[in-house]
Order: sequence, then C-alpha cells, then structure tokens
Amino acid sequence: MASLTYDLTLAGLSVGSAAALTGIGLIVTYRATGVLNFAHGAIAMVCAYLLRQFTVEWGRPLWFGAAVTLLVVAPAIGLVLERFVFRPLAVLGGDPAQTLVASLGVFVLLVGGAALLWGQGARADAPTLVAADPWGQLAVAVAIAAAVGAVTRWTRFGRELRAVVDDRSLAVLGGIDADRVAAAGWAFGSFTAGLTGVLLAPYVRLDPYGMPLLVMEVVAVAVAARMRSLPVAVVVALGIGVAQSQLTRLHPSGWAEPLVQAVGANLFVVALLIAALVLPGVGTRDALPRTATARAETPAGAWTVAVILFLIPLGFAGRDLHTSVQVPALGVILLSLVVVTGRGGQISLGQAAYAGLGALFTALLAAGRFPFLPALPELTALLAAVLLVAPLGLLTGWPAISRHGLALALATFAVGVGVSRFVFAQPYATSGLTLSRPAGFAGDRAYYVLELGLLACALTATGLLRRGRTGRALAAMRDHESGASAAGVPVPSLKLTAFVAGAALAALGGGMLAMGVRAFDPAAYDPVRGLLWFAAIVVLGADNTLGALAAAALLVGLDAGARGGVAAALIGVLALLVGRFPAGPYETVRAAVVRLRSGRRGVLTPLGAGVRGRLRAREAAAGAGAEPPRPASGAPGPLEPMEHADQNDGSPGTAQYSGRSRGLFPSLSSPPPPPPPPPPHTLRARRLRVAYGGFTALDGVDVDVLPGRVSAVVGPNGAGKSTLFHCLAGTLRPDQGSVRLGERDVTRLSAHARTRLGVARTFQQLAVFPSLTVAENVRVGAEQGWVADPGATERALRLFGLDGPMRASPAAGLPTGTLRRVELARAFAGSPRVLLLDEPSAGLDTGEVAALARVLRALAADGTALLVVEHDLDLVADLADVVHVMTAGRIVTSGPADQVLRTLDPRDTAVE
Ligand SMILES: Nc1ncnc2c1ncn2[C@@H]1O[C@H](COP(=O)(O)OP(=O)(O)OP(=O)(O)O)[C@@H](O)[C@H]1O
Repeated sequence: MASLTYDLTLAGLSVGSAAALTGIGLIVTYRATGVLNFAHGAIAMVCAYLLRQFTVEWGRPLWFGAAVTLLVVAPAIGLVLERFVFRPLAVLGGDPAQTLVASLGVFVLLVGGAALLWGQGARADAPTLVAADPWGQLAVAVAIAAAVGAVTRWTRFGRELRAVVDDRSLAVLGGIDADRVAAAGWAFGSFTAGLTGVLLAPYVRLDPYGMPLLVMEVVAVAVAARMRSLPVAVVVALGIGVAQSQLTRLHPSGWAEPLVQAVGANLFVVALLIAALVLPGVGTRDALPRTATARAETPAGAWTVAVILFLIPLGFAGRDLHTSVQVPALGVILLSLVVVTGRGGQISLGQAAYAGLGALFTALLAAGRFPFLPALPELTALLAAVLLVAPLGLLTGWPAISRHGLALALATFAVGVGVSRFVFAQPYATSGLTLSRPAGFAGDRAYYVLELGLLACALTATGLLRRGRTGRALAAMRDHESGASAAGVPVPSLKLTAFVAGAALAALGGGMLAMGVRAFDPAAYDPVRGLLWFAAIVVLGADNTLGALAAAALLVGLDAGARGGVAAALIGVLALLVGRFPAGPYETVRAAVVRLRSGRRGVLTPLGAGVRGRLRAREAAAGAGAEPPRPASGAPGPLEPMEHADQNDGSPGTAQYSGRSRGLFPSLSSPPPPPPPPPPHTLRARRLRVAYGGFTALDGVDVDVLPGRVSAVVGPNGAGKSTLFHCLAGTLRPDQGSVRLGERDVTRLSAHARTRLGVARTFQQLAVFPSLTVAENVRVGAEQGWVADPGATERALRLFGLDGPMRASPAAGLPTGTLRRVELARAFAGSPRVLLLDEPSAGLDTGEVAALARVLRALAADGTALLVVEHDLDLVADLADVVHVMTAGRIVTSGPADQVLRTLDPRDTAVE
C-alpha cells in the first residue's frame, strides 16, 4: 500500500513539475510584459514537434535537437513575438484586450501552422528528453524557479524587472529599457513553454490541438499564484499533480463513479474553474479592440450578394453540398458571438461549450436518452435543446457581472474546458451518439433549405438584439460600462441576457451542425474551437452580422478545400494585425479622453480677482434685476439652448449663445407639451464614512443636495470629493452612513437603480458611447432614465444644441466640448430629479463653460437638484448657491456661495 502511495506520489510529482514549469513561464511573461500568453501551450506543442522532427525525421542526436529547440528556437519565438506582435501593441497603449486577441491569434496561427506542417493526427513517437523518473523533472522545475527567484532578487536585471512591473512608465523615465526587459521575459517564457512541451510530449498525445489545450489547462497554477509568486505556483502545481494521482485510487461505485473519475483525471481543470470563477479576477479592463467595437457599416447590396452566395450551394451535389451544410450551422454559432461579444462587448471564449451542449442535448433528446423525457422528433428535440441550454448561459454570464477583460476571458475559457472535460468526455457522449435529420429533410439539399430557414430566424433574433432599445443598451454597455450604468442601463441583467441569448443561439447552431453530420462529435466542440471562433469573429468585425456569415463560410470552405489548419492560420495572421488597423472610434475617443486628462483637470483656479469679480457681477446683476435671484422654490428661470458653431457650419468650434431668450424648453412651446416636472426631492447623505484600507477618505460627511439649488463641493486634491461623489451616485458603497432620496434609503442601491429613481450623473472623464450617434447616445438616457418620455430625446438634443445635422454623427471623433454636451444631454433626457456633475467644465473652453453655467442654472431654476464637484472656482462662483469646502475627508465649511467663497483661503484649495 505504502509503495502504491509512493508510486502515485512520484507520478503526481512528474505531472506537477510540468505544470509548475508552465506556471513559471506564464508568470514571468505576465510580470515582464503584462500579457497572459494564451499561446504558451501552442509554443510548447511547436517545440515538441520540432524536437521530434530533429530526432525522428532527420535522425539528429537528441542533445543536438534539444539544444537547438530549447536554446535557439524557443527563445527566438518569444523574441519574434515580442518584437513584431506585442511591442507594437504596447506602443499603441498596451490595451489588455488587444493583447488577449493577439495572443489568441498567435495560438491559432501556431496550431493551424502545425496542422498544416505535421498533419492533424496524434504522434506517439516523441523522443524522451528526461526519463520518466519524476526527480529529474522536479529538479528541473525547482531549479528554474530558484534561478528566476535569484535573478529577480539579486541582479540588476531583476531590479529593472521589478521596476518595470511596478510602473512601466516610471521605469522608462528612470532610464530602464522596458523593451529589453519585455524581450527577456518573452524569451524566457517561450523557453519554459518549449521545455514543458518536450518534457510532456512522450507521455501525452502530441497533436496540434490537444497538447496546447492540455498545457493551458494548468493556467490555474499561475492564477492561484495571483500571477506573482513562483513558490506558490510550484507548490500548487505539485499539490494538484499529487492529489490528481492519488485520486486514481478511489473507486466508488454507483452514480459517483464517473464523476470521481472525471475529477480525478482533470483536477487541473477543476482548479482552473475554481481559480477563474471563485478567486477574484486577475485582469480588470473591459474594452475590446477597436475592430470589435467599430461601428459596422454594411455596404449597400452586401446583403443581396450574401443571399445569392448562400443560395449557390443548392446547385451543388455530393461532397460539396455535404460540406456546405456546415456553413449555416456555423454561421448561427458565430451569430451568438455577434450578440455577446460584438454588441454586448463581453469576451466569451466558451461558446463552443454551448454549441456542444446544444448538439449533445439534441442527440440525447431525439434518441430518448435524456433523463425524464421521451424520445422527441428531431426538430422538437432541437428546440427543446435550445431552451435547455439557454439558461446555462448564466455559467459565463454570472462571472461576467463582476469580471472584465482577462479575468472574464479566463472564466469563460474555464467554463469551455470544464464542459468539454466533464460533459463531452463522458461515455454517453463518446460512444458514437448518432442523430437523424428531421423527417422530410434527410437529403443534403433539403436539409440545407431547412438550415437556411433556421439561419433566417437566427438572423432575425440577432437583428432584434442589435437594434432598438435593447441593441442601444447593449452597445452602450459595450462602449462604456459605467456610462451605461449611469444612464440607467441595468448592466448586470443585460449581461445575463446577452449570455443567455448567446447560449441559445450557439446551442441552435451546434444542434444544426450535429444534424448535418448525423452524429455528436465532441471534437467539433473542443475548447480550441471556441478560441478560434472568438478570434475569427473579432477579426472580421464582431458587431457585424455579415462578418459572422463570411467567417463561417471561410472557416468551413478553407478547411474543406485545403489542408486542415489553413483557416486557423489565416485567422491567426489576421488576429495579429487587429491592433494595427487604422484608428477607429475606440482610438478617437481614447484620444479625446487623453486630451481631456491633460486639459483642465487639476488646474484649480485660486480664489482671486476672477471669482470676486464674478461675485460682484452677480450681486450687481441681481440688484439691477438683470439676473434672476437664486431660485428658492423651484420657480422656472430662463433657459436657452446651448448652441455651437459646429452645429451650423459642421466644424468644431467654440460654443456661443443664440442670444435670444426662448423660454425653458423653447422648442416645445407648441404641442406636444412636456410632461409635468417630477416632484422634487432632496438627496441627503448622513455621516458617510469610507476607508481605503487603513486610510480614511471620508469621515462623517453630511451633505444635502437641495431641489432648485446648485450645490458645489470644492477642496484640494485628495480631499475626498470624488469619493463623496461616488457614494452619492451609487458607484461606491460607504462603510458607514446613509444616502436618502426624499424618504427612500438608497444607500445600497446600484448606480443604475439610482438613475432610474431620478439621480443622474456625468463623469469627469468622458463617458459617451462612441459607436452610437449623438441622438442614440441621448436616447439611451431617455429610454433608461427615471421617466421614460418619448419626447425627452428631442428636448435634450435641442436644449444642448445637438439637434442639427450633428445628431446623426457617431459620437466618436467629435470634439471634447461637444461630447460633454452629449453626456449632459443624455443625463438630462432621463428627466432627473437630482443631477450630479463631476467636473463638468473639464475640457471646455471659456465660451462653452459660460454656456454650460447658464443651462445648469436654468435646470436648477426648474426644480432640479444639482451637485457640482469642480476645480474651477470661477465657475463655482458663477453657478453655485451653496458651497461645501472639503479637506482631508471632512466638510470644513458649508454655506451660501458668496459667503463661503469670499472667506475661502486659497491655501484651503491648493492648486495641484
Ligand atoms: N481606490 C482607492 N484606493 C485607495 N485610496 C484611494 C482610492 N481612491 C481614492 N483614494 C484616496 O482617497 C483620498 C481621497 O480621494 P478622492 O479622489 O476622493 O479625492 P478628491 O478630492 O476627489 O481628489 P481629486 O481632486 O484629486 O480628484 C485620496 O488621498 C486618494 O488617494
């Protein structure tokens, strides 16, 4: 018994050593470059093939092949990837989502290339570099971990590496060559990948698809080590390896047997599921590459061409027609990614799981092997499978609520791998499950016609999800999640909807695919397919229905017509180019945001002649009756629409007033009249306390945002203004204290729920939806806000001078001042009772600031409660009725604006 335990432990250490090597490589690359290299397993596979090529095919000595493969080729792959793929992306801004797609591109390129070069079949004759004795492998893993630890800790390069990891730009400013550090990280990461590949190859299936996946399954080791600690990675890897080995001794009988066996054989997958779904995520950015978010313009006539192309196979016969049957099915699967990724902006690497479940359930239902259900006719089985799989979309939808970017990629990948290993690899799925086509559609031509009908249904459903209220909300969520939330879009439930709809569509496509080939083939829904489909859909324009159909035709056509792997290689090359396409809306808005950040942000106007002059002017105007007194009871004041030179001549310019007084909502002096204003409510915060770790950012803050008043919060940098703002807007939950809207306690309500109760907000850094037009941006606010009023969009567009030709322009590329007005109009369109404005003057020129002040004053005059966090004291003097001065997390002075501003010591609000 003891010897069995020992033997199993040795076997487990062997597996664990290979996993530890993978973990070390992934962590080093991630630390040096910020890239979680999804291609790590593919590099391992290529190196394993290469060593086999040297020794088996060319008859070279093992030491020679190993030296060239591991010391020359593997590092060279890393260096090439760094220089030609990832460094250009870092120069462009290092967006993690772009690097994710690029690393997926490298993955599919290497897998496709290997399939082309060495064929798709598995090889069993890979040479053995280190004997099966686990001590050798363990020694290699531990020695490498120790060497990396020593280099990181005690050498100059290690110090540079840590500096780059801490803050790349600061390190570069300090004279460190970050590119050199990244290149070394890539070279070393590829070396460990190669080593893993050649160590594993003799003991596992060496094939282009299986081995990369096997290696990537152990990514859990790196995630469990928080992509940071090498000792933790090594210990976790060895622990899982040994535990997996020991589990093989368990032989429970009954229902638990297959489950225990599956877990025992796939403990790394279980660890991946736990690491990706339970542990907090390792990457947090939510953007997809610009090609994915680009507004898809379908050329005129493209649909006609597509319809003709899809009808052509009806004229085919034999093998061609049989192959064509796969295209509509794959098209439906890819449409599911159009909904989830294209429109909703959510990374989903697990769509193959839903497609496979659709296929499996259809086959089981049609065969009468599904628990508790009789055998169903094929079409009914297909529809029932779709209904059964749809709610399983929550498996990836739920993690998506709190995860973004890399963390979501890992979670969806984990679900894909988990379903593949624990559901598709079971005897009921692997024992030749056949499936008939529906009665009357048995022949390829008839079945193709049926598929076209189902494809048309899927296109209609996709169209509905991409257009209208839901489509706009999805696009808003994709373009700017917090902005969407602030506009009232219920982001969590919308994400669930997208994933559920995506799962249903994928299941439909999967079922169609299985009926096409008359069998459930688990390999057709392998997780690697999920990666390939995701890369394909991003490459061909994720929010583009026609792109999905073209991708389906391309993937099926190339793989059928040429040697297997061509389609993957092509998609891989295209994915590598994704980051280099000309600037799209994503880039343009990002540039606007950068301009904004370097603009007025942080320039706090010291209290001086300007403010005092404004206060005097206000008093003089009030005395002369030229300016209305501060509204005290919601009495309407004059409001003119903001107008802008660019509205008239189409070119960006400075804001100007029309110079005519047109009443509160001038354009609506004729029917239909605006709805009666909502009852005003005070937003009241009491004893708010927020601590970040041990640092108290808010300490017992009380504030009232009163209807009909403009309240301003001023204070030096770090005073806690933004923290207070976030507590009021619902983006931060205070540790103590309460926020009430009228009588209702809203402390625990989310941002979108508060918006729907009438608390709207704008952002210091622009939060517009670049792929939507100006009018659509505003409409999102009107549709999702407190009062769903059909006339609100037009009123908001007019009020903010956006109702000219500009209304139809995509928001991407518009000047910052215009985008500020778009954001304000969106907030206003929801008919808010309370409007929270975070540095509304940031990025605006003098004329625009003046125009903004007039509009905001008039909104207050109309009964809206306004709170402004602002550095520009001139604007505060111009605008505010009540001023709160914050310092070190407390409100130190509150009172009427003229009194507070007059007594304010400039040192209290020191310039940044
Ligand atoms: N997420 C966070 N984690 C840790 N500390 C934070 C966090 N957010 C803010 N802080 C700290 O809390 C304090 C208050 O920050 P806050 O952003 O609210 O100040 P502020 O008055 O808005 O400053 P600014 O005018 O620069 O925006 C600052 O010292 C800041 O460094």
